[in-house]
Amino acid sequence: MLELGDSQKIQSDARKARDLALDAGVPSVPYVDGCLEGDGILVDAMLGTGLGGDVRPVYASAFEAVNAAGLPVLAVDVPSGLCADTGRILGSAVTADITVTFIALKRGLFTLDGPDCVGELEFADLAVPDTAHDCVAPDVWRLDLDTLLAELPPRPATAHKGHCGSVLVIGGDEGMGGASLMAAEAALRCGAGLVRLATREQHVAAAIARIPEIMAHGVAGATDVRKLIDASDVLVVGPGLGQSEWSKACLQVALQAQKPCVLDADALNVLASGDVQSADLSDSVLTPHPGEAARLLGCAVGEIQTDRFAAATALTSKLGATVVLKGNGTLVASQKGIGLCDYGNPGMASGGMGDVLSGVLGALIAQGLAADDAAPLGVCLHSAAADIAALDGERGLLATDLIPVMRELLD
Ligand SMILES: NC(=O)C1=CN([C@@H]2O[C@H](COP(=O)(O)OP(=O)(O)OC[C@H]3O[C@@H](n4cnc5c(N)ncnc54)[C@H](OP(=O)(O)O)[C@@H]3O)[C@@H](O)[C@H]2O)[C@@H](O)CC1
Ligand SMILES: Nc1ncnc2c1ncn2[C@@H]1O[C@H](COP(=O)(O)OP(=O)(O)O)[C@@H](O)[C@H]1O
Repeated sequence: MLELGDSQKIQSDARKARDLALDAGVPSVPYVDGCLEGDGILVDAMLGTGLGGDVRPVYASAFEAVNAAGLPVLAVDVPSGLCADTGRILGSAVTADITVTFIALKRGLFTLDGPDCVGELEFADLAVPDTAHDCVAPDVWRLDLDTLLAELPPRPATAHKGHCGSVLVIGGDEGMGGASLMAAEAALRCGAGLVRLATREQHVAAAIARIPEIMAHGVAGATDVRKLIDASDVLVVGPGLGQSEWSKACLQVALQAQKPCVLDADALNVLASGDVQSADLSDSVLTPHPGEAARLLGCAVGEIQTDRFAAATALTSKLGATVVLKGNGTLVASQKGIGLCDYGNPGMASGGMGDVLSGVLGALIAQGLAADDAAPLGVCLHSAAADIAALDGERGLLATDLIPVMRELLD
């Protein structure tokens, strides 16, 4: 046992554990620089859930030594330096190969920096009886794809396209026609009965050439879009929408329609700018990445990432919508609480991934799911598909690679 810091200051359970180790004959020596040379495994039991504020330099240098030792590292409960509540590294943290967490899963293990520090996660209940959990309600739910998929009703044999809902994707300003097309393709492949696309005229021919099942319309402004909105059940607004006068006119008419919306990308940026009048969004899903979330809350990206759970809650309260705060450990916040998706991988860090997600969500709402049910299912479906598609490699994963996998998972 290598002791770091002042052993006289160790209290409560940590003191008991130390005393047990000493009573069992475990030799104890002070931690000094260079003492980690040798074989074996390192067990990181330095700091835990009580950590508040950035770690002190003496700890930070020990963490760096642990990470540089080239030995397998097992962290107990939480890797030292990781905030168990937010998933943020508090200045410096241990990068474990395995983390054994005790009694309950901590939400910070699953989002932001958490997965990089945790390595393989094991759970040990320490034989705490279930009744002990009855008086502590979880504040975040870990989302499970199979459970969520079971909530999607099977199609009756008599189904026709009118039963499966119609989606209108609005987006694709100059230079970004691909974004709206990917959203439309994902909506169709995830089961929407009909998909229309309202985009710039110059993208129409390419859209029809790629997917003739999509009804692609070139729209000059609000009047053209309104006709398409009237014929649709769900609106997906934002992929490649841009922030031009055309973009603002399209978004404004969509918001006025009071239909369930999925608002993504530039729809969120325009909404944040205050250049359009907002509407009742209680049946809608907003899908900001941290940059868009920062614009919506009028703060810096760093503030969003400092506490993603608080940011997701603030967004859903401010906007009155179901909110998907994207990124590693995506959060889904609604009046039902916060769901956490721990599927997904860094291969998803490529342009178009969010555009595809918006189409998936549109399709699920079109098929009858409420916004706050569609969002957790859509997020898990999208990220689980990315994990399967990444079995061929994370680098070079394309957003459209997810589409056939999602179709298989849905059926
Ligand atoms: N084929 C096409 O047509 C495509 C078209 N597309 C369309 O392009 C339009 C612009 O959308 P966009 O998301 O690229 O720009 P934007 O909102 O300025 O975001 C960047 C800012 O956000 C931040 N940030 C982002 N992610 C973060 C994270 N995980 N974690 C933390 N921060 C994160 C990032 O911060 P940074 O880290 O760089 O400081 C930066 O500030 C949009 O309409 C979209 O549909 C694209 O979809 C691509 C394919
Ligand atoms: N490192 C990562 N781990 C897990 N999911 C990720 C990671 N990077 C990106 N994603 C996911 O990929 C998608 C990216 O969306 P977004 O940033 O809006 O992309 P785009 O604007 O290019 O369509 C989101 O669903 C996000 O959660």
